[in-house]
Amino acid sequence: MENINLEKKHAAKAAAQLIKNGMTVGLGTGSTVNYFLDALANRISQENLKIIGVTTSFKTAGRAKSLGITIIDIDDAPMIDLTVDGADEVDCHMNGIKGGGAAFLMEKIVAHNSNRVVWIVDSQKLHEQLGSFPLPVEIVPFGSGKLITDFKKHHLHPVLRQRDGKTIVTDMGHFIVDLVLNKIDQPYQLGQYLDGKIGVVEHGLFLDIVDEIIIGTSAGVRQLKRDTLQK
Ligand SMILES: O=C(CO)[C@H](O)[C@H](O)COP(=O)(O)O
Repeated sequence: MENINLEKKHAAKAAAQLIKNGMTVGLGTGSTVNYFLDALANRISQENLKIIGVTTSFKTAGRAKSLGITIIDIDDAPMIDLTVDGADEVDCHMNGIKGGGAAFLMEKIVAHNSNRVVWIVDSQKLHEQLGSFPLPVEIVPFGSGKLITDFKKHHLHPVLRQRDGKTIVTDMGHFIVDLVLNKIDQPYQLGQYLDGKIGVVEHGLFLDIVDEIIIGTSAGVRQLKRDTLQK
């Protein structure tokens, strides 16, 4: 665990170095992003940077504000220069699964409105194929039982996300079901299927979205970049 946290810190620090004075920065959610927020806040105060943040969850907004990072609403940001976020699983095509922290709806909206998206991950997040991390799907509470039954019929193995016996409600007021698939052979097809389901608000497949992935190692970082990706 200590090693993983060190890897997360290395990736987060490297991402903080990408931030330039005057940028509007999308701030993801999760433990790796928390290290990034710390590193960013340090740079802002030490170098007197003018940075504006657009957040992807109430948790991140609270933490960013407590660190003195200026936050604005996404609709008040003419553009987001760069978004830094974590991920739960990443494959060799630079596709990923997000949503372990239940913030993927806002994260996807912020990513889609960003000029550049960078993920910061520890080395355990890299897998040959997506699916070992259960795929989160954000759904509307009304009729959620019907949708879950439908997912079961389609062998998608849905599990309604709960904590201490209570159904988790996202920042946007929805439920989450995690699809326990073990491996996803056709992520684009699955993404399209979920996009078309009534009652599904968003899913955690992030396909062709990230531009750069910074992977923390015990010694430093290594990077994957979309423009050098083998097709
Ligand atoms: O998608 C996410 C939240 O919705 C997070 O980015 C993902 O869960 C990674 O979290 P962590 O950095 O704590 O491993």
